[in-house]
Amino acid sequence: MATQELRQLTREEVAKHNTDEDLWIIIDANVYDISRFKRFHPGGLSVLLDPDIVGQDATEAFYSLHRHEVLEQSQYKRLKIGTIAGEQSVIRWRIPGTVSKVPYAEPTWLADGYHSPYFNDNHRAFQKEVRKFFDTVVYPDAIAREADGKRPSQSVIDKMAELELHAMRLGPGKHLKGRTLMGGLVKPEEFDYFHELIITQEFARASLRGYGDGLLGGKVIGLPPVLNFGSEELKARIVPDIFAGKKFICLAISEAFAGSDVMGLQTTAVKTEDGKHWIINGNKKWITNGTFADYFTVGCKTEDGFTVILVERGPGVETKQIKTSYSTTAGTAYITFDNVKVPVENTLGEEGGGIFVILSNFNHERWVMCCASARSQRGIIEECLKWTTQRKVFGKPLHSQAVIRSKLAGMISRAESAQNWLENITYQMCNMSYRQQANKLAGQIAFLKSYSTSCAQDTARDAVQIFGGRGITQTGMGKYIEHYHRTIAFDALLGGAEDVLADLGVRQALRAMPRDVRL
Ligand code: HEM
Repeated sequence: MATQELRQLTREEVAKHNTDEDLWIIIDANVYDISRFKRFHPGGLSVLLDPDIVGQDATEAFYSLHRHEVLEQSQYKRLKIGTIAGEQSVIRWRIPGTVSKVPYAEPTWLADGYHSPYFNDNHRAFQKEVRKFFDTVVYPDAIAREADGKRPSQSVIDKMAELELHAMRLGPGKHLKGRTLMGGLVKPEEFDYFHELIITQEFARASLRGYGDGLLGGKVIGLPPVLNFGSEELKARIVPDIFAGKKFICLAISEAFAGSDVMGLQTTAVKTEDGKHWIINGNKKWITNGTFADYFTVGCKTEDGFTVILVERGPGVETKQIKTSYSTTAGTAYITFDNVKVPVENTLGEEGGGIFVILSNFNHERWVMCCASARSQRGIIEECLKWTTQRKVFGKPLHSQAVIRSKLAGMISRAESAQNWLENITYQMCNMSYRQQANKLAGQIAFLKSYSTSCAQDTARDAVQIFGGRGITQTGMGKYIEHYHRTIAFDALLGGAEDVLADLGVRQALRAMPRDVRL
């Protein structure tokens, strides 16, 4: 029913519609006629016929069992027949582009009344636009694709291309030159790592993990080796279409036999007799976006050691979907290369110098993961704070239990510490050369990545305890908790496993130990 046809009713009038045949209820000052719907109600008929519900204000009962999105769905929206005269509905869910008022749901730099030394007015204006874009264009597609498992819609990829989001997701640099970023909101030379952090965090805010990676996560890790080590001819040929969202690229390193043990890889690249081509044979596993990629940045064993080569989809390249804990929208693939012929001009960096090509991107890649991890923890905190407030147990909100508050305390402290550390590292990145970053931040970023994903796993476990059975149910109140808990282990693996990264951090520190210090 269109808004103008809504009736103004009194609570007394609503109370008269209290029979099996004629059943109205009030939810947040809105009146719903559920006389016909009651037989189709997923929660059953009997709950709706309770004397405390029929003809009554069912707001509290409703919100202790349903997410607000239920009322936003078109098939349920039309059950609304009026509003209570002189009353206003007060419950808001997700207003596109706005900042959440739930404490700790936003990093402090965005929260009302707080200050930050890192974010300037341009970052703030940029954040608003990115959030608006995400809420209105990306989020609806994320929900739909998580449900049907298809890759992100081309219409979303195209709209991202119009704003140059594909290019911006690779961070500041030469590749932004001459581009109109976010409709001209930020100049290419002003774009810094805080702008990039904003993009990554806004995109991670949906907590829809498979879609997040499906939205060209493969490009974020697969394209930098081309930009940094590819020949000018190669770049001119493939990069424009990738930034325009017309072609897709992924990073293909890990293998069934070797995992990410780069030196143990078995995919081989052997030169043809005339030296003009590589012939590539082998397999790759767990390759994000591999199912729909046009280009593959492939780690190969060559005569001189390990070499990275750009392979184009063509004869001999086959990709198959792998079903992982998260949805197929990420396009995670098993890839086979059978006698694939690739021009030697597609070699990225030096022959035998592949390790350097791969390592050079690790810091940035891990930092991106830290941005996403810190932000998605906050999404879970928001869910838990809302749930523990609206869920009543023994006549009181769930948060009246000290054990629940203790879990919330842990979650909030972890998310705050991860974000604050992240902002500090980001500031260092903005002020260091690439070489300084490689030298001074590899350990810091490795620690932060390890810390963030370990925090995230604790938060996922606590959130399930707080949500109970709903935290393991794919629909309903706990659906984001279930999704987070199911997919979180992945974050602790990609870009370097948690323990390995913590150890890397210590080894970096030990390398920097001065020789002249003693106790
Ligand atoms: C406009 C009114 C209502 C609509 C459109 C509605 C719709 C729904 C939907 C879609 C579900 C499935 C939730 C999911 O799994 O995502 C559900 C479940 C349920 N509903 Fe309603 N409902 C309404 C009112 C009520 C009221 C007033 C009660 C009374 C207490 C109620 C009790 C329940 C219960 C007990 C469940 C099962 C919850 C669970 O499995 O955890 N519903 N309802």
